[in-house]
Amino acid sequence: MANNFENTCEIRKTDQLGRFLVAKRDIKAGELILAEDPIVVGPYWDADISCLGCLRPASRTCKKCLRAPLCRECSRHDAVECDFYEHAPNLGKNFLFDHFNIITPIRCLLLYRSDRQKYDELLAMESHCDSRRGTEIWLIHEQYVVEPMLYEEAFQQIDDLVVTAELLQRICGVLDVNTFEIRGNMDSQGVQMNNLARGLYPRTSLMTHNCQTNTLIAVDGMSKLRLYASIAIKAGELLYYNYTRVLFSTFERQTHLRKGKYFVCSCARCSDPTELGTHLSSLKCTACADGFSLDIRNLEKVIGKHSKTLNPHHSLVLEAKQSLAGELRSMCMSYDLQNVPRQALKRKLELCEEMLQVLRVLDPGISRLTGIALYEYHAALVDLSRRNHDTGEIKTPELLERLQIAESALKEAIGMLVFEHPTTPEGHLTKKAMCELKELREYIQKVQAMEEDERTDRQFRGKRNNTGKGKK
Ligand SMILES: C[S@@+](CC[C@H](N)C(=O)[O-])C[C@H]1O[C@@H](n2cnc3c(N)ncnc32)[C@H](O)[C@@H]1O
Repeated sequence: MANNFENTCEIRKTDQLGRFLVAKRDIKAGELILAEDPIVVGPYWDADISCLGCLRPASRTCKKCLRAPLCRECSRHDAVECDFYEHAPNLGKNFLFDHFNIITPIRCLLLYRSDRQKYDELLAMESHCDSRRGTEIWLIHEQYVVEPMLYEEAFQQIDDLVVTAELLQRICGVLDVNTFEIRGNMDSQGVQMNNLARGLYPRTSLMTHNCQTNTLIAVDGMSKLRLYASIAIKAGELLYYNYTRVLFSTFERQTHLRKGKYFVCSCARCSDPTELGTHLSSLKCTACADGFSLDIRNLEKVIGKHSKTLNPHHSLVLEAKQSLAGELRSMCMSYDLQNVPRQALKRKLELCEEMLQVLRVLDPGISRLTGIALYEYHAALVDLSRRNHDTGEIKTPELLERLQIAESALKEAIGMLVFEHPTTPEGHLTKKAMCELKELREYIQKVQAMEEDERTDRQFRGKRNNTGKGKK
């Protein structure tokens, strides 16, 4: 199930962290640490009703079990699941449509029937039931999973397993604490074909959280997860994965981890008010261009009133800038290149530069976000430089220099995105980037030839002028 695992890492345990993964030997950046299939895949909490075969929007019901939602293309879903619903006593035909949130918990329970080892692995995963008991999330699961299920005869027992409220809450806890996002496949036009799903990967989920990760996770369209080292990892070092978002502020990360994963992070980034010098949570200092730390808890209140006082790299400002970069990108794509407003290209370039400055510190090594930012940076630099050259604002040697910078950014982007599976959005981007690298190299050759011609021309004119002067 989990290949490469025994060769690269081992499981350890402490009271503070529970179980965690440690590198067994030195691992190089970009090396595959493990590949793993999920033991359960299912829709996210509160997902739209989707096909149990492929998770695309559902439009009909399975002809065999007469209960499972399916899409037009799928004629079946998992055989154990189908058989279970087919023989579920007194279960209403619309039950799964009305209570779609129970789909993934039931898939977990059905492991008891289909694969006892996987079921035991699932129950060994952290659920934090004691911390969750009686909280808002517990009550929500009580209302939308436990009560509807236990009211129905069909779910009260699976073979000799008596299903209790405590067991269902435990499964909901395991799902909340341990699942990884699985993005759908893309079609040939790059459009996402199915809804987001979540999957349980027992080995990978053992990784400890750190706000600066040393691994990269790539999940392909068949839900297989591959874990790579994003930087060199020494034997004995912990394997880390960032459970939150890189560009969240300390306040947002800490809140997410405390409320959703039930621990307080004390990593180097969280312990440093400047967030490793990036000032992602800082107000703007009135005395210097840097920033100063503040009571992060009060930050949200301050933001509304003082948005002009936030550090330019503050996470909220960066988030807005990231959205702006996305908007500019769509705008640039909707125009013919020669008509794209120059201001848009300049702004996009600036935003990418800022984003890269922060990402290099907070997500060092091989990083999906850095790869995408590098790609966008190269695209803006090529387009803007071409325009500047066409209008005579820059000369050919400067164009050449900028194109060479863009080429190395694009090469670096490909080096980071090459880990992404071809069916994912980043996989599509990698393919596009590879074609564009070829085109860019051809363009650079043309510009080199143009520069050569211009130089010869200048020399020729210089000689002619000199000769002319001599004659005079
Ligand atoms: C996905 S599980 C990781 C595996 C888990 N340690 C186990 O024994 O099954 C996530 C849980 O591990 C613990 N954990 C992970 N990273 C941690 C960290 N940096 N500090 C403290 N606890 C951490 C927390 O209890 C968290 O909810």
